[in-house]
Amino acid sequence: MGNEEETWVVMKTARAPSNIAVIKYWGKRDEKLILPINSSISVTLDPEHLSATTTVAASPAFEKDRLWLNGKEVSVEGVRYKNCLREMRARATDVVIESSGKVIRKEDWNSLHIHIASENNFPTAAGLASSAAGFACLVYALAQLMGVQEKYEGELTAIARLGSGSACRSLYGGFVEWKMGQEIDGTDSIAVQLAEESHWKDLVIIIAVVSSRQKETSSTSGMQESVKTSPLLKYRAEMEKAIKSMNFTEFAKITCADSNQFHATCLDTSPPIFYLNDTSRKLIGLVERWNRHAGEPQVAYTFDAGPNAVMFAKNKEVAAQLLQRLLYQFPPSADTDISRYVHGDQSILESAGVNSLKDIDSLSAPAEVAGIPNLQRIPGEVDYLICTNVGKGAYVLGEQGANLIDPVSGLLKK
Ligand SMILES: Nc1ncnc2c1ncn2[C@@H]1O[C@H](COP(=O)(O)OP(=O)(O)OP(=O)(O)O)[C@@H](O)[C@H]1O
Ligand SMILES: C[C@@](O)(CCOP(=O)(O)OP(=O)(O)O)CC(=O)O
Repeated sequence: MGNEEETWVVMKTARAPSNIAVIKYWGKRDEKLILPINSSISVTLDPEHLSATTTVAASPAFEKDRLWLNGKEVSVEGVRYKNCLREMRARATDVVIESSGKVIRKEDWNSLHIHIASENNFPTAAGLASSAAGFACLVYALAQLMGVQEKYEGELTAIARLGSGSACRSLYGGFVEWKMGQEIDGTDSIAVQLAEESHWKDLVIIIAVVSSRQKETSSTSGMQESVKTSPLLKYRAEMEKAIKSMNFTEFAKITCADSNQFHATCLDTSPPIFYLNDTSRKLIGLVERWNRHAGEPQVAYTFDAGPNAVMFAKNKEVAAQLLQRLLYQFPPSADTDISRYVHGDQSILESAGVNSLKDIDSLSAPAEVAGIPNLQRIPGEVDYLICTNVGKGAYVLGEQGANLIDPVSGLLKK
């Protein structure tokens, strides 16, 4: 640290959710500005279960920008971090430090270095949109620290987009559209909220984490390789209607079709990209069989750039039935405690009437699998399940204890 007056550290902490696309973004028309070839729609996941928490700090004593991700220092030299930091510095305003009354001037932000510490409460780079939560959170936290006010609605989403395309949808809660926009500079390629998180309260989300290992093909390179035309475009308007009218049947049909078309596009890429694996396909089979047997969709599934299934149940009752089916077909390995197998909202587990591994053993086969020969039930095939809900957008964490950076050293808190 420098002399007396130069010892201050100012910081803010924010949390931002992950999101899951129900109309996928896949392909860019501008790689640098991250402008998509089609608009996309997503559901925001409950930050309680899937979010990034980020502290950003500034001090005249900091010698360079630094980033700690999940406890380890990583490079902040990447162009995506640099672009977000540059755009936020350009919009910084005069900020008064509450405790001392000291004013950080607008122009001071250009020379002040930033320390960033972030943690995800779910696996990083496993196809659960950690980059979306991470960049949305970084931009939101910097806006708080630097006193950035949006000049037009969605301006911050356009900056988060520079970090990772799907990140622009993670600033808002509920149901969100990323409008592809037309402008060359990307100013109209922003996210807008279609409906708040309270709009469709019945929906329950269960995620089957099939593998939390890092994936082989990143979304960025995967979509570069994919075909440049999108047959998915026509679904957008119908999806918006289904969400606004809470029409689960339509929502489910479009969600599953969009996911399947996205993975068909991946397979149609040369060389083909495989994100789904055998377990993913079994999960699709489980849902399709049940929906067919019930005569109308009970559950919808979607898969991003990885093998994990994100399933939407039309209400809590159906979610409990889905959980029973998942536990029946994908039991945990013998040594796994139920609380380590089912994460998130425990009330679904209670509704399913499952309290122990013994309860799983006594689950009977659902009617729709009767007569299916060789239905494999391999313990441990699914890593774990996350029960969650439609969630709210980014927010500030007010309590000092939430800060991930030490206020004295300005480094990652031990
Ligand atoms: N909390 C975070 N703060 C800042 N950056 C993050 C954070 N979490 C993830 N990232 C960045 O995102 C990268 C992971 O992105 P990647 O697209 O590979 O995986 P993913 O987002 O989990 O999956 P997908 O986008 O396909 O659903 C990390 O290597 C890191 O650079
Ligand atoms: C399959 C997807 O999850 C792809 C997400 O891609 P990213 O937003 O991770 O890609 P970059 O913009 O290159 O960072 C679909 C979606 O979220 O819409």
